[in-house]
Amino acid sequence: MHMMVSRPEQWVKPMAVAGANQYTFHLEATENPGALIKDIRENGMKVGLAIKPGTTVEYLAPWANQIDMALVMTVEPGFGGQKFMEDMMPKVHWLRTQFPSLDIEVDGGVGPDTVHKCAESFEGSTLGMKDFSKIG
Ligand SMILES: O=C(CO)[C@H](O)[C@H](O)COP(=O)(O)O
Repeated sequence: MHMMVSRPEQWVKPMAVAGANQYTFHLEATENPGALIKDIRENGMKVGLAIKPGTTVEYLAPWANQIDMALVMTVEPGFGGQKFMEDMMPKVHWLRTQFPSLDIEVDGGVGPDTVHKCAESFEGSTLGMKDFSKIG
């Protein structure tokens, strides 16, 4: 489940009871990601962590070894049909390089015209820490 909601803490148990096997929340929506990750695990689900376009991977990185999947939003949360934000791909590159075994997803604007840009970014990357400041 991708929970694009405020106060994601309140839906952990209901989603587990409903049969969800993975709970993805937005880093921006909680003040205590560590406690939420723990709660999701204790409720028997995998953990996904999403970031909005305006959030750098710098904020996600400290949690990367505690989660099963990182989700890079390629549109602003709100509604479907928005334009794919190709400038989010460096985030995917960097995550793939730094955390090779981490599942990575993107969400928004993906279709026949943009999926190849995603595929390129998900491949192994030579982007290094020296390029970190370019990732927005
Ligand atoms: O809720 C969303 C964004 O708020 C959707 O997950 C996203 O926009 C997917 O829709 P589309 O494929 O049309 O971009």
